[in-house]
Amino acid sequence: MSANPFEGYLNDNEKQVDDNLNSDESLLLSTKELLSKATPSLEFCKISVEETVDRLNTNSKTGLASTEEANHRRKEYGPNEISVEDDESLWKKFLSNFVEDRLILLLIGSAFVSAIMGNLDDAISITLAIIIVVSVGFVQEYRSEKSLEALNKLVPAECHLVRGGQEAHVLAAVLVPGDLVCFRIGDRIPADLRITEAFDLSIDESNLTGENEPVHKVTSAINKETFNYDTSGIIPLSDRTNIAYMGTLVKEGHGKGIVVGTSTNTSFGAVFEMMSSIEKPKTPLQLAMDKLGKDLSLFSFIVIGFICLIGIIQGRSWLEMFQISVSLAVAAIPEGLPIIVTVTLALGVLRMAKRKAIVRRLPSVETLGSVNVICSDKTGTLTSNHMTVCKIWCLGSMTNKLNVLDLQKTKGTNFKNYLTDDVRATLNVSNICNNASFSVEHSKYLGNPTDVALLEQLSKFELEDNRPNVKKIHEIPFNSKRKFMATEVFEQDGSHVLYVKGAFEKILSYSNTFLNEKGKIEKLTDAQKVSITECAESLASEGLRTLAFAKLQMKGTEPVTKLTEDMVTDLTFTGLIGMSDPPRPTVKPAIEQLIRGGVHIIMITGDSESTAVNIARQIGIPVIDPKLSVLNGDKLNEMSDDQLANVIDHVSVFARATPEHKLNIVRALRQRGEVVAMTGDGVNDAPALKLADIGVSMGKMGTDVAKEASDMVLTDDDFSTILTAIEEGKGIFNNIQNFLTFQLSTSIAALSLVALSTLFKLPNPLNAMQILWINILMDGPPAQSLGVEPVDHEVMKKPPRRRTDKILTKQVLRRLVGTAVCIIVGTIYVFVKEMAEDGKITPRDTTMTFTCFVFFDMFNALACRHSTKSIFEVGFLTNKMFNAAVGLSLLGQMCAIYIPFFQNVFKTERLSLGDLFFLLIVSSSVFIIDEIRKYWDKKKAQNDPSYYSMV
Ligand SMILES: Nc1ncnc2c1ncn2[C@@H]1O[C@H](COP(=O)(O)OP(=O)(O)OP(=O)(O)O)[C@@H](O)[C@H]1O
Ligand SMILES: [Ca+2]
Repeated sequence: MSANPFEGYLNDNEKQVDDNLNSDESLLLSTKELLSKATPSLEFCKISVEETVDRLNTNSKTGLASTEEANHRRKEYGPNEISVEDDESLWKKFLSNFVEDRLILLLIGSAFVSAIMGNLDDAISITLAIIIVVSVGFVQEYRSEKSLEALNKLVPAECHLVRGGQEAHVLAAVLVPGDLVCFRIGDRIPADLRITEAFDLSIDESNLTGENEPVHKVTSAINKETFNYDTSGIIPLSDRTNIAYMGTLVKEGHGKGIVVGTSTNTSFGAVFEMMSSIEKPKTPLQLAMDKLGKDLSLFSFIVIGFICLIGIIQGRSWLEMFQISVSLAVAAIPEGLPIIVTVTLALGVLRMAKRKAIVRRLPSVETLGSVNVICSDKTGTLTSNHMTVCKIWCLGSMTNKLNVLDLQKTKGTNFKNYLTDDVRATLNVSNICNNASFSVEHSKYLGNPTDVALLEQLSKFELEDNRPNVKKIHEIPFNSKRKFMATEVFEQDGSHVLYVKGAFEKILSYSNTFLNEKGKIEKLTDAQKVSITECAESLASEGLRTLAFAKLQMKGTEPVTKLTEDMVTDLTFTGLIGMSDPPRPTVKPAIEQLIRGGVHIIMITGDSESTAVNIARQIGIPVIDPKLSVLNGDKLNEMSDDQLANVIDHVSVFARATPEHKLNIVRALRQRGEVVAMTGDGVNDAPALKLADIGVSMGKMGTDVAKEASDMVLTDDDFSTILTAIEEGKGIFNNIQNFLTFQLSTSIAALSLVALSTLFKLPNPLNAMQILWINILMDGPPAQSLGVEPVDHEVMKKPPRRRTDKILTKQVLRRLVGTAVCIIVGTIYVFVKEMAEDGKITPRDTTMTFTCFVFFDMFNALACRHSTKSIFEVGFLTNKMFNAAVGLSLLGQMCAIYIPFFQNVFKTERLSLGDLFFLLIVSSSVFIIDEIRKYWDKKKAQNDPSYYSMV
C-alpha cells in the first residue's frame, strides 16, 4: 500500500503478476493523455529562474518571506496533498447495496409475493430481516474502506524547506507555490519544482514517464525558438529538463527549486486522480478468498436447488420453500469473506505500524509469514549506530599491538599528555577529513556517525575543531563502495595537503611512509606494514570499526583542477582509530527466536571481516568456522551466481560488501527458492530491495528512494522489529484460518440441517428470518473479531509457511467438518426431542432449535480463537472485540426470544431459564470436544517433536 499510484502499473514490477495486459495498455494511453495537459510546470519551464522568482514573488536564496505569506497562499491553493474525494453519499451507497445483490432482490421479491397473498406478517418480517442483513454488511464494508484509507497515510512525505532564510524539515503538505525546497540524492520530490540550483543532478522519472534512465536536470530555461513544439504547443514532460516533478526520485547530486505547482496542479496529481479510481490489484490471499467464495456459492446453490426441488415434490408450500432457499443462499454464501479478509489485513497492518513496522503493500503481510532468510545490514540495524572512539594506535609512539592508547580504561586522565606528534596528526586528519557539523539547535554533532564520533573525541584531548582554520578545496566523499574519504586543503601557512581516512587495508595499500612520534616522515618497511595490519586486525577482532588515517603533502601552491581517486597514493600513514558501536540490546533475543523458528540470518556489512565476526558472535549469529561462514567482498566479486548459490547456505556474514553485492546475494538466495527479506537504506540498495521478497528500509536513516523500493519500513531502524512484523504476519494468517473454520463450519451446519430435515420429511427447523439472523452472526462481528485475535508469540516456533501451502489445509478441513457434524447432531437432537414431546411443531420447538443453533455458533467461535491452544491458555479476556461481539450477539438472541416485537419477526416464544440452561449444556459440547482435541494434539506433539511442524 503506498501513496504512489503508479506502482505496479507503469513500472514492470516483478512482484506483480498482471494478466490483464490490454487494460494496462489502455491505461498507459489515458495516462499519457492526462500527462500532456498543461500544468504550471509547462509555463515555468520556458522562463528563467529570475522570472520565476519574480512571478511567484519569492527569493531564490531565502524562499518566501514569512509563514504568514505562506498561510495566505495556502488559503488560495489549498494544502499540498492529493486526497481522493468520494462524491457518492453514504445513503446512496447504502441503498445500492439492496439493488446490487441479486439474492437480496429475490428476497425482496418474495416479501412482495407474501404481501400480495395476504401474508402481511411474513412480508414485514422478511423486509426487516433484509434491512438488518444489509446494514451489517454495509457497516463492515465502510469500515474496510476506512481502514484502507488509514493505510495510505502511514508514510507521510517530508521535505527540506527554506522560508525566510531558515531551513527546516517539514511535511510536504505545507508547501505552497513560491516555496524554496532543497533536495539531495535519495530524496523524493515533494511538489512540482522549477529547479534553481543543480549539482550533478539526475532524477528518476520512471514512475511518471516510464523511462528507466534518470534524466539529467539543469537550471536554464527551455529556449522557445529552438524547441520543436508539437502542434499543441506542449513540451513533453521528459523534455522539461529544468522541472523536478512531484513523486520522482533524486538519483544523483543535489539542488534547489521553487515550488510552482502543488497537489492536483502537478503532473503526479493529475494521474493520481485517475489511478485512484481504479481498483487496486488484489493480493493473492484476497484472490484465493474470492475463488473460495465462488466455489462455495456454486456448491450451496446446487444443494439448495436440490432441497427446494425435494420440498416442492413433497408438496410443501412453494412460497415457504422459496423463502427458505433464498435465505439459505444468503446465509451459506460467505459474501462477507473477502471483506473480512481485507479488514483483517488492513487492521493487522495498522497494528504493525504501532509496533514500528510499516507495511507498504498488503500482499507483503502474507509473504512475511514465509520469510526464511533475513539479510541485514550491520551498522544502525543490528547495532545502535552510536559510535564511540575507544582506541588509538600509532606506529611511532606505540610500536606494536600490545601497546594501545585506550580512551576508556584510563578514565579521568588528561589525554593531553598523550599527544605525541603522530597521535596529534592522526587526530588532525580525523578532524579535517570530516563532514559532520555542529548543530546549535540540537547542541550536538550531526552527520555520518563515524564522522560524528571522530569529532566528539577531540575534547578529550582539549583540542578544538580545526576546520575553520583551513581552506577546503576539493573532496572525494566517502561511500560504501570506495570505503575511504579524502579532503584537499590549504593550511593557514599556505601548505597544500591531502587528508585521507578509510578502511585500513585501503589506506595501508596507498601508503609508503609513516609519521613517527617526533613528526618525522620515515619509510614504511614491510615488517612495519605487518605490525600495522596486526594491530588493525586486533582492534577489529574486538568488534571495533577500525579506520586508518594518512596525509599527503601535495606539490604546487595551486589547487588541482579535479581531485581524482588515483591521486590518492604515496600517502604518509599516521595512525589507527578503533570505535565501538554496541549491538542493540533487543537484537540478540530476536535473533535467537528467529533461528529457533528456522530462519537463516545473514549479516551484510561494509566493515572488515574481524569486526563483523566479533559483532556476529555478540548477537548470536552462528559463525562456527569463519572460513565457511564468512565471505569477503573481494571473494564475492570472483564468484558466479551459481557458485554463490551453492555456498550461500553456510554463509552467515558478508564482510567488506558493497550495496551492489546485495543484489547478487538476493539473486543467489532466490535462485535456491528461499523467501528473502533484505534491509537497506541507500540509493544503491534500491535494486536489491525491489528484488527481495520483502525489501525492508529504514525510517530514520533511510533515503526516500530506498523507502519507495521497499515493502516495509522500520520506523525505529531496529532489526528486532522485523521479528515483530513476521510474528504479526504469521498471526494474521492464523487468524484468517480461524475465522474461515468458524464461517465454513456454520455454513455447512446450516445447509445440512435444512437439507436433512427436508430429506426426512421433517418440517423446517429454522425459518427464513432465523436463517438470516444466523447469517449475520457468521458473516458479521463475531467472525471479524476472530480476525483481530492478538498474536500468539509462539507462532515463531513454527517454521515459515511454504509459499505454496494452501489456506485450507487438511487440518483446517478436518476441524471444520468435525465441528459442523457436532452442531448438526446437537441441533437435530434438540429439534426432534422438542417435536416428540407433543407430536407437532409449535413455535416453542423452532425457538429451541434456533437458540440451540445460535448457542452452538457462539461456542464454536470461542473454540476457533486458537487452532491448537486451549482457551484457558489463551485467556478469556485477551480479545475484547470478540467478547463484545459475542456479548452483543447473545443480547440480540435474547431480544429475539423475549421482546414481543422481535418475537413476531422471528416467530419465536419465550423460553424458561431451565430451557436456556439445557441448551447451553448441549451446545457447549462443540467447545468441549474441541478442547479435548487440542489436549490430545498437544500430547501427541510432546511425544513427537516433528508433529508440531505439521500443525
Ligand atoms: N565516514 C567515513 N569516512 C571514511 N571511511 C569510512 C567512513 N565510514 C566508514 N568508513 C570505512 O568504510 C568501511 C565500510 O563502511 P560502510 O559504510 O560501507 O559500512 P556500513 O554500511 O556502515 O556498514 P553496514 O553495511 O554494516 O551498515 C568501514 O569499515 C570504515 O573502514
Ligand atoms: Ca452469508
